[in-house]
Amino acid sequence: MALLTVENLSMEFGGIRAVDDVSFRVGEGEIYTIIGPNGAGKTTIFNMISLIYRSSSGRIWFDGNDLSARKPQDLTHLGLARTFQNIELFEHETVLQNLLVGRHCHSRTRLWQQMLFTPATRRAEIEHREAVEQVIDLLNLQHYRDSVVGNLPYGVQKLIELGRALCARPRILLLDEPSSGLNVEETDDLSFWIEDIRNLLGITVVMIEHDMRLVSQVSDRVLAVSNGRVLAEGTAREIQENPAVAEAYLGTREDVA
Ligand SMILES: Nc1ncnc2c1ncn2[C@@H]1O[C@H](COP(=O)(O)OP(=O)(O)OP(=O)(O)O)[C@@H](O)[C@H]1O
Repeated sequence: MALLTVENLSMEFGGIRAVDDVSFRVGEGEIYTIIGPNGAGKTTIFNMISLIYRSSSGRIWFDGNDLSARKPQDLTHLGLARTFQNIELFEHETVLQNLLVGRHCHSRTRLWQQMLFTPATRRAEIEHREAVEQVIDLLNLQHYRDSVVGNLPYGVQKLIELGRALCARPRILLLDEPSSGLNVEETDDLSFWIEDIRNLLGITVVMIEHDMRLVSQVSDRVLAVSNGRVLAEGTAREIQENPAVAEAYLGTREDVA
């Protein structure tokens, strides 16, 4: 059974169809990538999956749950986390503090327990620290642990945003253009992190990405969209060789090759 099922999803803004009857399924443990020219509707699809936008029509199922009946704040509990195209971190706080924010959804102790620092609070605190340390080790962030985020290079900040999403221990991770703003070397490193996230942590990854080298390196399957509609689905190679996909990119500054 698919972990994520998107069925006939559409979204209109002022009478314009940004997403038009899009369907796809992502299996547990897959790395699934959505590509398409600027304005194709990719981020709108992510915004509907993460319930930032309510779809005009269609259904989204995550692990057997119909997301139309859920609120955005339920998603982390269900096991869905995402990153954004633009970094959204607390830039005046340290890396450690930002990563601990990613554990917020797992805080089960009540205020009075926290104030009295009861054994339950202590256990929860240890659990949060362990989860954060695991992410720090995985992404090699030891060196930056106590650094203020705003002072760090962009590439490291992108990694911290990824780390914060991982701290929630999701089952599925949505990455919106993870390589944007990264140089070639950082993008190569990113491909290893994404594979580690799937292979070592068992997290399913759905990403929007423009860098076809990264897409080819990590994706099990690729969905190509243009003008809100699905053009093709297949392996990265099949998609790159698809004439309709090549045509959609013609006349744009982007290149699918
Ligand atoms: N909140 C909104 N209100 C009105 N129109 C919107 C809104 N969000 C997106 N759109 C429009 O929907 C279309 C799809 O936008 P979307 O951001 O999903 O594309 P995208 O494929 O993610 O593009 P990019 O690669 O440039 O990020 C665009 O024409 C965009 O202007």
